[in-house]
Amino acid sequence: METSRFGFSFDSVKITGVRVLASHGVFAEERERCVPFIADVEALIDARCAASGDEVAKTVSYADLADDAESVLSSGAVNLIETLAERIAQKVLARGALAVEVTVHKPEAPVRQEFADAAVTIRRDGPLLASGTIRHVVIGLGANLGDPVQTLNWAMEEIRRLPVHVTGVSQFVQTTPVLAPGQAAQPNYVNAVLTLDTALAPLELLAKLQEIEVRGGRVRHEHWGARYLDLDIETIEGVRSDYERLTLPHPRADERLFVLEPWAEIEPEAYLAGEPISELIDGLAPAVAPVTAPATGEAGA
Ligand SMILES: Nc1ncnc2c1ncn2[C@@H]1O[C@H](COP(=O)(O)OP(=O)(O)OP(=O)(O)O)[C@@H](O)[C@H]1O
Ligand SMILES: Nc1nc2c(c(=O)[nH]1)N=C(CO)CN2
Repeated sequence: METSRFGFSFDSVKITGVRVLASHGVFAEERERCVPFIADVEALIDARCAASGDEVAKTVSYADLADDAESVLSSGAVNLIETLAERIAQKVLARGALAVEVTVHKPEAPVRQEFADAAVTIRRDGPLLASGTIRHVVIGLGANLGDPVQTLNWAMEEIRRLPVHVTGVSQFVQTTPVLAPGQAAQPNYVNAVLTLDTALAPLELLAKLQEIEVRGGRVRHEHWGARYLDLDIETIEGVRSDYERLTLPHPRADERLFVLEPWAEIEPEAYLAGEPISELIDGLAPAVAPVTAPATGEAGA
């Protein structure tokens, strides 16, 4: 699979030759006897994330692929091997695979000629790789080095050049840095939120935003370190993800006034993971350093 457009290459885990005797088939006589059905299943994953912590929970186990293939092949008879392949693919995607390829073989298919195998192969993308559906996206922008107002204006222009339709831009606000315990003081941030609609696949949008961050001077050295530009995807409509490279909604969006307040300015009725953002803001206000002042030079909608 062509994955360079996502800024990193994917890995895969696979199991081949999972064999079950069953009676799937279009013809009535096929329902009266069992023949072998064999599945090969390959799941696209990010092995780096799993390998760095040596954690099976961060990958898809080949044993799970075998279970999914076996359970579909051995349950109620269906007409088509396409149906079997589709059902296996959907089970594997539900385990968090980025994409999946499934081949179902039926080497004893009712074919008059001498033949070696009959098979169907399908490929299906999971939600992070699926493009073509227009989704609403909320992006948080921040900067506290250089000329943050100029950088955020520049970044918004760069975002507008992507295949996206920008639907809203908040005021720029100056905010007190939210720091990790013990972290050295930093200059104030300028934050803003931009909303857009796009048919880009979520991981493709992330790659394009990271490329803008790099061109905007972003260097990753310290967790929550001062930065020339930070672009976070806060939510993508209809997509939830635990994947380390793109967690959705952003795991800290619900506790960040510097995200929620500018967002509420342009979409006061919005929800984040089922919660009205207005209520999240009310819950946070006493505990979190407030937005301090509007920053000049806001982009405007
Ligand atoms: N929703 C998301 N938006 C942007 N990046 C994300 C998201 N989920 C996971 N990431 C990953 O987070 C990694 C670290 O991002 P970054 O360096 O911007 O973190 P940070 O700004 O220091 O902290 P924070 O994520 O709390 O804002 C990136 O490599 C990116 O792949
Ligand atoms: N006020 C404010 N504080 C932060 C911000 C930010 O954008 N604004 N970003 C951080 C890491 O992304 C950490 N702390």
